[in-house]
Amino acid sequence: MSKLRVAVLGAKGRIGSEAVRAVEAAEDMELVAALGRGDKLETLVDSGTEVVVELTTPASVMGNLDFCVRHGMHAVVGTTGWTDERLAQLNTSLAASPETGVLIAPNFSIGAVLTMKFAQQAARYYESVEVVELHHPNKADAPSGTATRTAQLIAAARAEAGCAPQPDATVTALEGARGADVDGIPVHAIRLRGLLAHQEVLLGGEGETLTIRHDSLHHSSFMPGILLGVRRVVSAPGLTFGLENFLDLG
Ligand SMILES: NC(=O)c1ccc[n+]([C@@H]2O[C@H](COP(=O)([O-])OP(=O)(O)OC[C@H]3O[C@@H](n4cnc5c(N)ncnc54)[C@H](O)[C@@H]3O)[C@@H](O)[C@H]2O)c1
Ligand SMILES: O=C(O)C1=N[C@H](C(=O)O)CCC1
Repeated sequence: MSKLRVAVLGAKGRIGSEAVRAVEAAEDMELVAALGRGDKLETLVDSGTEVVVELTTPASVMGNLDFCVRHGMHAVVGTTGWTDERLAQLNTSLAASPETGVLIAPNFSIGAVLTMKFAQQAARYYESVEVVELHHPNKADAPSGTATRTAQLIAAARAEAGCAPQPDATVTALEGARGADVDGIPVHAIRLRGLLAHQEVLLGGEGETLTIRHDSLHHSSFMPGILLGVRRVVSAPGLTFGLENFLDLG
């Protein structure tokens, strides 16, 4: 069987450099390009790239994906910064290239995907829910893409179940003290040397609390998800948001 021809964008970055090694080690893939900032995207065409793994920055991702989709290359995207406007723009590009698949995964680690699912399931049973994400201090964006997605899923589950607004008697607060508001769910971002990527979902009800916590201790935690995404995106035209769509989670 022929190997999938894979390129990595952001190949010198923290996760990109790990992805380069993972693709090189995968028996069913060939790393045909590893591009950093300033490298020419035409290299992707010249190298016959089939799937691009996009791990750059929110400022670069839209231009890179526009190029990939226009050239019929599938993409697996870990870069953060997704808004409804950006997703709409990407869907417009994809409509003009209907056989091309793009997977955007706020988090590639199985534990983070499960955390989101468990939080979604638990959300309706508790009066209070808050999300705390904790990352290395070199991270450019806050809150994390994972925390934003987690809060959105929690808010949607609570809305569907008809939950009342959360109790919160705060009258005066220093700006930021109650975190960012993502669809009504408070999200708190910690930046601390020594950490990589961590998240807690805190749920509280009468006389009890539930804490769902996940820790990514090394970038290797994201690699099985990236490789799965590469294998699956080639037969998933259009936009897929979330790795859970490629997992049989029940
Ligand atoms: N989805 C996930 O599971 C997951 C996991 C880790 C990180 N991330 C996200 O991935 C992104 C990268 O994270 P990081 O920690 O590796 O950051 P980083 O700053 O270490 O790496 C980003 C790299 O992209 C390069 N780059 C910027 N613009 C480029 C362009 N136009 N073309 C090619 N390369 C370009 C930069 O020079 C840098 O080397 C962030 O958005 C981060 O939140 C996602
Ligand atoms: O290290 C990062 O940056 C990470 N970014 C993603 C996010 O914002 O959720 C995934 C976790 C690591």
